[in-house]
Amino acid sequence: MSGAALLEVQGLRRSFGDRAIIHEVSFRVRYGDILFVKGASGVGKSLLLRALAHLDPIQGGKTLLNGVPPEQLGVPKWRTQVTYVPQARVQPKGTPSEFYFTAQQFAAQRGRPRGDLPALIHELGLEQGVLNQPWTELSGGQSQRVILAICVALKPSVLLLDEPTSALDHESALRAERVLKACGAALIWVTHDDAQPERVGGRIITLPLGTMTEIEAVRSTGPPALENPAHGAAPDGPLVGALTEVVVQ
Ligand SMILES: Nc1ncnc2c1ncn2[C@@H]1O[C@H](COP(=O)(O)OP(=O)(O)OP(=O)(O)O)[C@@H](O)[C@H]1O
Repeated sequence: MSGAALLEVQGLRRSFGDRAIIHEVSFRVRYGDILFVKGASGVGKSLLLRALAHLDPIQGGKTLLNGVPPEQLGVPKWRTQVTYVPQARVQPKGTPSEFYFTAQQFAAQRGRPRGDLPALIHELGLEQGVLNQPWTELSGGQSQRVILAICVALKPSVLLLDEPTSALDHESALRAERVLKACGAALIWVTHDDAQPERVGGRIITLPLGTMTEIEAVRSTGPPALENPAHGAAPDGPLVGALTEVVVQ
């Protein structure tokens, strides 16, 4: 793979006590890249994404964003650029509009560019009203698409997608794939749907060994993998864990 790395992962290890889950995983992604993560249930796909967002401690290896480690950038800014979109249904307090407003108040999020949230909601096949309904009143599929729209609107450089279409019908999944492919962020995307990488294009890393497969036939036709000025090569503001932590709680 040529081009400057946006996110570089070197020899990442994740374990619980003496039980190693992720062994020495290494890869690089550039702006606009799509990397699918596959593997059997329980192999460590969610743990890998959480480790990349530095939501959990890692037991070895390095992660670099534009060549800068999280301890130098600061974890809140790291998470503003490398945002985890959780697999589980999220139910923060209040409504999605309130949640989006709160997320933008985090210090690491202030002054950053935003996407068009209402347009994203529409593209995902939702009514605008969902933004003002309590999370507790949304269906699993509505909730999954709203959180996806919010995370895309916050414009991270890398989206860590933990089965982002698992609660969606086929048509809604296709809409989500189109939105994600067009959003400009690099995507690291856990899926159990073998047809998804074929539709979307990109590369596949299969755990536990970390074997990489290039999908040539339907390679992503999105924008070239160049630095995206909208995201900023040297993030001045932000990305925060605050968002991800609110989501994950
Ligand atoms: N806090 C924890 N303590 C101990 N073991 C854990 C913890 N969290 C996860 N694990 C174990 O780590 C392994 C990987 O979990 P992970 O959730 O990453 O799997 P996964 O590949 O995403 O699975 P699925 O496809 O079912 O979502 C599992 O065996 C799980 O039991």
